[in-house]
Amino acid sequence: MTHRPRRSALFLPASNARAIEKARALDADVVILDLEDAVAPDQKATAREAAVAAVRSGGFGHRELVVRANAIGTAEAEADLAALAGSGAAAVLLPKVDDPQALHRARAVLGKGPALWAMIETPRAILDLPVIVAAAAATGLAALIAGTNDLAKELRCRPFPDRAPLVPVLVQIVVAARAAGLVALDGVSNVLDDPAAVEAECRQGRALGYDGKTLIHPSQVAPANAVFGPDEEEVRWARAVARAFDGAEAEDKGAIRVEGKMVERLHLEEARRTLAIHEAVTTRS
Ligand SMILES: CC(C)(COP(=O)(O)OP(=O)(O)OC[C@H]1O[C@@H](n2cnc3c(N)ncnc32)[C@H](O)[C@@H]1OP(=O)(O)O)[C@@H](O)C(=O)NCCC(=O)NCCSC(=O)C[C@H](O)C(=O)O
Ligand SMILES: [Mg+2]
Repeated sequence: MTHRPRRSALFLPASNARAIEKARALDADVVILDLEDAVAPDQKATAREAAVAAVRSGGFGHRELVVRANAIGTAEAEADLAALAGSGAAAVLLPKVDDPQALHRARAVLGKGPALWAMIETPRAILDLPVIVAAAAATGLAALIAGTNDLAKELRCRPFPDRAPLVPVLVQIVVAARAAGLVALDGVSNVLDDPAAVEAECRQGRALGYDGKTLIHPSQVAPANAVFGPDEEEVRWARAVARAFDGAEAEDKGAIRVEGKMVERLHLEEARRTLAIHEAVTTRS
């Protein structure tokens, strides 16, 4: 299994040429060109053309390039998907996925093309998470993203700084992603000028089990990369665990002692994931 870093996934409107240019040099692991909510209704066709042109012209280096289409059932969806099918995007992000039919429809238009990522951002999607992720293998669904703005609106949550009202659904999204072996990305923070608040939200997302966070501004990339890590201590510990299991005395053991703690082979699996992500991040920069 490959472990690609997805600590930071930066959204930008595909209609914003300046932002696209900037994204080619930012330290985000994933760049998401948006055709949905960040694009004004009369700019949809222009944004679609700009997204396809940006994907084709490349220059994003190690960054995984994803395009968010308009939702299945909207006037723009089929044209978006048809344009993205052969574009070379790594994935198409489908917003407001309510049921597996949306994934099947998207796959039918995309053909063998890009992977599918899904935004989980409606109450119905939360209720139907098991059937949505059950369609992952058949539709090439590879990641779930929590759409926290839409969820807060639909659930009529109040905007608590600690996102307490959203935590139960954030947990359900991680559980569904993990059950199906999918990547899980946390929703955006709308806070633009308070890095400490963004960092706190990243810490919360990481504690809940998310692989990374979706972002809306370049200033949010560094906190997300730092929090979703791994940091020096995590790398040191992962190496210690891997070394301990490499030792001859661990060969016939499921559990061993490392630095005063019990460590099992499940921890070795986690250590290998940490080291793989660390290596991917350090070898490219
Ligand atoms: C939120 C913004 C509209 C703020 O714009 P602005 O005030 O113009 O930003 P700055 O002046 O601070 O910008 C400084 C420079 O950085 C560039 N920039 C800004 N944002 C981005 C970005 N996202 N990617 C790349 N570059 C960016 C500016 O061009 C400036 O560059 P320079 O000219 O060199 O100084 C704006 O940040 C923005 O549009 N953000 C993205 C919004 C978006 O994509 N929203 C959709 C996804 S979020 C969502 O839909 C949530 C989900 O569905 C849910 O339900 O939760
Ligand atoms: Mg949304």
